[in-house]
Amino acid sequence: MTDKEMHISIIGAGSWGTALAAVLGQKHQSVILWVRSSVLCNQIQSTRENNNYLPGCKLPPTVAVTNNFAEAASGAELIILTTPSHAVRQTAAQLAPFVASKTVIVSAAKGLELASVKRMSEVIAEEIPAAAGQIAALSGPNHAEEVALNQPTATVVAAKSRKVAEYIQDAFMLPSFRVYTNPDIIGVELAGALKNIIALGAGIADGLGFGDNARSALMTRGLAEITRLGMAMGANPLTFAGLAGIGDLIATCTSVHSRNRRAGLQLAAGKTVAEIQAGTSMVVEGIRATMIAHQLAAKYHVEMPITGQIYAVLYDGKSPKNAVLELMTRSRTHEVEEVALNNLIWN
Ligand SMILES: NC(=O)c1ccc[n+]([C@@H]2O[C@H](COP(=O)([O-])OP(=O)(O)OC[C@H]3O[C@@H](n4cnc5c(N)ncnc54)[C@H](O)[C@@H]3O)[C@@H](O)[C@H]2O)c1
Ligand SMILES: O=P(O)(O)OC[C@H](O)CO
Repeated sequence: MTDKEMHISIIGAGSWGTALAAVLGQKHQSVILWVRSSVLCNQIQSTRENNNYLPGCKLPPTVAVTNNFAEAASGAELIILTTPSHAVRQTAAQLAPFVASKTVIVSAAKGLELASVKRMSEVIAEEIPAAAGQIAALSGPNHAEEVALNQPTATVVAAKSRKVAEYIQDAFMLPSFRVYTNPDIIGVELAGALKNIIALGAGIADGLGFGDNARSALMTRGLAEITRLGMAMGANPLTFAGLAGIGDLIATCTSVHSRNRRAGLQLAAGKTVAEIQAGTSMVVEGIRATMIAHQLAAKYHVEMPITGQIYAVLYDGKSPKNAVLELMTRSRTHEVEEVALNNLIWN
């Protein structure tokens, strides 16, 4: 089957699903976008634009739009799940009866499941057993707003099977969208989910009026602690030095597009989690990710001081200023973790 004949289904029409539909519709002749709300579905069908989540992005004629799971998934060789992480299990379960056994599934959500603390590929494998060996994760510094404008973007697709990863790489590659492969699906999924916590912190730092020094320190030490958790959970630390790790951390912690960073700005201004969530229909994945990472840090005995302070701001009413003070006045420590010291020896 050639690229042009591939049937691609995108499940979820938030900003990310809509941007991916617009991009993949430039390369493929048969792309279908599933929209949860029938009202939004009708609106996109008539205007060819998703005014709720990605206004200004016209969908090419190769993209069909539906509200029906059977129509979306039947005959699809490649299914991309783009709902927020909290909706992936339920959506995958509804989709499962229509997924053929050879279908490849890409998880594009950046989050973990709160109830089970599982990664999205694990959740999908449980709900769609027919696809268990053919599930991949897509992650990287990929703001939908820029992808939709065909601005140069790089990303990573991770799967245990090289064949599956390269199949997806070929399906997505475009002059404006460059895809790398990585066998470390644990690392890619964890990096994508955990960087959102640090982006909340970057927003808090910016909102408190701190400068480049503070943001850089937060990002660097944030990367150290999410890498530490990733390693404890079986990830390759080099993945955290790649696009899904530091790449996405830079994009999310510095961008005007980031909802997580924006939520951090609001926290610094004194808003509560409930007020932030009530003020947007968009997903702020870092809010749940912080709770999950807090649990994982305890489970794996991993020190995560930044995550701990952001948890306290989000869920215990701690003031962002006190959180910063506590981070800055922690007992002294080394920069390089013992586990990574290898042959470095003190004089
Ligand atoms: N927006 C980006 O730039 C971007 C880039 C890469 C990855 N992601 C990831 O993609 C995922 C989706 O984010 P987004 O930005 O497209 O979302 P969004 O904030 O633009 O829109 C929210 C979407 O979630 C849907 N939704 C909410 N509750 C739902 C439920 N219970 N069942 C099904 N759908 C539900 C809404 O209908 C809407 O389509 C997130 O995990 C996000 O981290 C986003
Ligand atoms: O808007 P955010 O903070 O959810 O970030 C979106 C993407 O993860 C950026 O790669």
